[in-house]
Amino acid sequence: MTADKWFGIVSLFPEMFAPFTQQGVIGRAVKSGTLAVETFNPRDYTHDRHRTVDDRPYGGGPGMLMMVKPLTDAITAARQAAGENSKVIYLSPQGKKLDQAGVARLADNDRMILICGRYEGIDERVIESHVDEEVSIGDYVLSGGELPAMVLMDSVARLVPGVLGHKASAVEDSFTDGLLDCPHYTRPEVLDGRSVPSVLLSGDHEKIRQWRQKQALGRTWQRRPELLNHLALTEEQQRLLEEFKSQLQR
Ligand SMILES: Nc1nonc1C(=O)N[C@@H]1CC[C@H](O)C1
Repeated sequence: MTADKWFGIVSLFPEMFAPFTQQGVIGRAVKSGTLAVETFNPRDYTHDRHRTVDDRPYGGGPGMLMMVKPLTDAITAARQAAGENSKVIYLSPQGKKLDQAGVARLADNDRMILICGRYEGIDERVIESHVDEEVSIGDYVLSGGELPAMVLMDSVARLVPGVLGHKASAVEDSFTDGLLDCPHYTRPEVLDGRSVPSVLLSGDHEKIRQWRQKQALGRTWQRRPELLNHLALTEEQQRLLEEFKSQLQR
């Protein structure tokens, strides 16, 4: 396994990952060998005629759980494929909310196994025995853990050196510095009567940097003020934010 980052996906719907691993930034990284993705389908570890992968919950109630044995056999196969030092992550609404800081922390792991729940989820004892971390992508209920797994893979992969063509684009992404992103503009210069901010046409890179930082600070203050509570703003950032606020009052 020579890839910089290897993902082992435990999922009943591995075909959901084909478009994701064959297109765009991730597709190129897989093609170049920087990323490797292997899938492990619990259904391949069934032995009954109906290839059963779900089971009824103790205590009754609606819904089903993922059947334990095919799931744990698939997890075991993924761990064997990963070799040493793999991190096992279960995607679930009960997990720690994923944010950019969490993405950066997870990106330190070269080998991650992502367990994608279906139905009402998985037996708690499987979590206790096999899972290192439960991760949630948000407070809403999806039909499966596959989309959360792709969200995690995409956000982590973008931090892997060489995955993004132009390194700056990862640096300037939203949340990399804890702030929302500034507004962006491209051709034409006037669109529906709205012009591109003149500073962006000035060619003055320092003024442009300051304008972008001011917009990011101001937008964060307006839309997600709680994010500022976790940041120690530099003197320049404090000045730029005050300028943004005073310009609003004019
Ligand atoms: N939000 C989330 N962040 O990570 N995973 C989810 C999520 O809704 N998972 C589903 C819950 C039941 C089903 O098994 C899969």
